[in-house]
Order: sequence, then C-alpha cells, then structure tokens
Amino acid sequence: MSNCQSCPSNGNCSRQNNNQQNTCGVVNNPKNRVKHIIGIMSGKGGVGKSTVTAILAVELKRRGFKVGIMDADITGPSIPRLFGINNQRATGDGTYIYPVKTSEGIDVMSMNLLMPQETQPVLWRGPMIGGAVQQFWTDVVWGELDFLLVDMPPGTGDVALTVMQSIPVTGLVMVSTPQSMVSMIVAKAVNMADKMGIKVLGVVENMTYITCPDCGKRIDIYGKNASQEAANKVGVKLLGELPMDKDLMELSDEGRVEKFEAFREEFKNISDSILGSINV
Ligand SMILES: Nc1ncnc2c1ncn2[C@@H]1O[C@H](COP(=O)(O)OP(=O)(O)OP(=O)(O)O)[C@@H](O)[C@H]1O
Repeated sequence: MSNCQSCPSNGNCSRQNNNQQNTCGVVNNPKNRVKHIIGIMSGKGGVGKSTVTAILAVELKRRGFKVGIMDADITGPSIPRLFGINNQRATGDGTYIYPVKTSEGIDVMSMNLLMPQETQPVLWRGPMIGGAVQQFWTDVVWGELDFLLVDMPPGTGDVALTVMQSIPVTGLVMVSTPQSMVSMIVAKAVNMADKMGIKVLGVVENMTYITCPDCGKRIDIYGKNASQEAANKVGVKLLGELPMDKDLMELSDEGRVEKFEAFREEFKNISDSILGSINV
C-alpha cells in the first residue's frame, strides 16, 4: 500500500478527484523524491513518441532540472539506443536497481538495460509487463528528480493503464501526426486519460512538414493548419509542431540524440507550455 503522505506527488495524484488517494497500490521507494512525472503517450506507434521524450528530456536537463526517463515501452524499448547507452547495463544490489546515465546526465531505465542482449525479445504476457513497469517505479533508485518522463507504450492497452493506475502521473503529453485517422486514435488516448483523472497537457504534432533544402520553403505534408485542426479535433492544446528532419533521423540512429540542436526553439516553447501548465 502506498503512503500518500510521503509521496512526492501527493496532491498531484491521478486519483485525487475520486477520494482514492490511499489506494495507489504501489509502495513508494523511500530513496526517491520525484517532483513531476510526465507521461509521453501516443495513440499509435511510430509517430515519434520516444524521440519527443528524448529531446524534451534534453531541453529540461539543459534548463538545470534533474531529469530521468522511464522507458515503459517494455516490448519495444528505444530510449537506450537514442542516447547510445544500449551497450551499457543497469546495475542492482539485490534490493534496488540503478539507472544508467546518458552523456548529459539524464537517468534512464529501460528493459533493454536489463536484458543480456538488446535483440532478445521480452516474451511476456500483459500482467508481467505491467509488473515490470511497476518495478521501474518502486525498485529503481531515481533519487532526487525534478522530472521523470515516462515513455509509454503506444496505444491505450494494458501497460498504459498500468502506468496511469500505479504511477502518480502529473500530466500527459500526446504525440501525434495530424492525420484524421491518427487523431481518432489520439482521441481514445485523451478519453482514457480523462477517465483516469489525469490531465492532458497538450499534443505535439510531429513530422508535420519538411523544409525544402534548396529554397527553404516550408511544405506542409498534411496541409496548412493541419496541426491546429488536429489538436482542436481532440480538444487539447497544441504544444508545438515539428518538421521531418534528416539530421534527427541520422543522429537518433547513431545514438547521439543529445547532439541534435535544430528543434531547440520548438522545444523551448513546448517546455514553457508544459511548465506553465503544471505551475513550475
Ligand atoms: N521529426 C522527425 N524527423 C525525422 N525522423 C523522425 C522524427 N520523429 C521521429 N523520427 C523517426 O521516426 C522513427 C520513429 O520514431 P520513434 O521511435 O520516436 O517513434 P515512437 O512513436 O516512439 O515509436 P514506437 O511506437 O515504436 O515506440 C524513428 O526512426 C525516428 O528517428
């Protein structure tokens, strides 16, 4: 049973609205002081959720915050590769597990940091995967963090539910592309968050345009104002829109996402919006 009094998220818990604050069900690790937990969620896979998580973490870190990333995408973890720490392994002392630090000092925990080889699949059914996510919260020594970003698995399935039920998430950031089919699926995720009493901080529309390498002209892949229209459709704030960027793809593949600078302005605005919404 959780101890809400000692929980750093007390008062910010997803259950605060329905008088169930004492039924969180997860023992809080006394070694952890995590101020804000932001879940990064997407309706469907491959829209750039892990990429946005990584760049947001870098931006917050550079602002002087202590930042961690929990890679809750247990069966498809990609955070270690983005930061080039995929050949490192998390350590443990029999009671607790210790995250791996990126070169800029972001603490990361991911299933791939616990597997003997990153190519080994996790052949578990839902409840075991949910159990792993809970352990990432209870057994990992995050220490003092201003922000823990949770890279959620895509969709509104079992594990997303476990994250929302067992981790005191401060708010959710949706990542999407402005297609109507995708918006419909994002709406499901937004409705899920709503039902769980978790605030949706807004949506980042990714891969929305390209910049012509010759003339610098912006080409809106999904049409003009598509991002704002998609955000309106699901009834959430548009935090920002990101172009397709070849360098980002390359640096991500090389495990050097921390060296990617081109979206600094966009992520400065996205972070300002998030910090404003949670009164930081
Ligand atoms: N703005 C962008 N420009 C170029 N490539 C991008 C951009 N955003 C993401 N990508 C690329 O798209 C692919 C999918 O991104 P990512 O892994 O972040 O998506 P995801 O939503 O987390 O996927 P999954 O559902 O599998 O977890 C990656 O190869 C990534 O480098």
